[in-house]
Amino acid sequence: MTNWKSSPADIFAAGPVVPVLVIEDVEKAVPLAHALMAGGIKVLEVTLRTPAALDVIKRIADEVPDALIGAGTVTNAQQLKQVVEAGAKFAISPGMTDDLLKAGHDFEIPLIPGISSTSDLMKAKDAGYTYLKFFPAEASGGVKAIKSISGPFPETVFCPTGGIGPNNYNEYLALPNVRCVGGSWLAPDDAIKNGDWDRITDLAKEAVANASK
Ligand SMILES: O=C(O)C(=O)C[C@H](O)[C@H](O)COP(=O)(O)O
Repeated sequence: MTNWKSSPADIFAAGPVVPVLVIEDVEKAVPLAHALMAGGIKVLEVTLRTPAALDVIKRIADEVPDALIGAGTVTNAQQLKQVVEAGAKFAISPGMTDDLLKAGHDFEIPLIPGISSTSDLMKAKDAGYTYLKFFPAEASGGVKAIKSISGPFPETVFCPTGGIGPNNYNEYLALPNVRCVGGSWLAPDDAIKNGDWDRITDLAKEAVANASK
């Protein structure tokens, strides 16, 4: 059904914390990836929220081969094609459209669609997707919502993002249907801008060391 060369299960298993990255300056890409990896993080999500994002993905894919570099904020088929060409190893979306779900099967990297309702979950499931982002997690019912969803949909597993940080990430990781969590707290904007790589490594180390999964 899909042409995927790796499985979303492997990506989720390589968590448990995934930094959601907004990078304006391509020169920051490689040092940032190294800083996060020095803190024990393997999976990175570079959001397509900046004009530099595709170049950032390409840089990291070329120069940091051990990183599981993914593209975030992938909202349509054209962006999916672009991130595949840039070298992304997976694509993740804050939501989904019929078009994106269909295109997700045509490329060799896994697509992780985003949902925040059971109706979307059912659409994604019918299209063959059971590894999903849950976004915006805190605003959509958080831990309680994901716990309830596990009743009728036990086979679906999540990477929640949105409003997750050091004070609540373990509540999510404690759920059996949550494999990893994502968030921007691991790489704050000011630390990236100032090249404060030690601070980012420390945040990553702390998150990895204290993760309950
Ligand atoms: O850009 C995307 O593709 C998204 O899906 C959204 C991000 O995952 C969240 O914005 C991260 O949320 P915070 O950790 O609360 O900053």
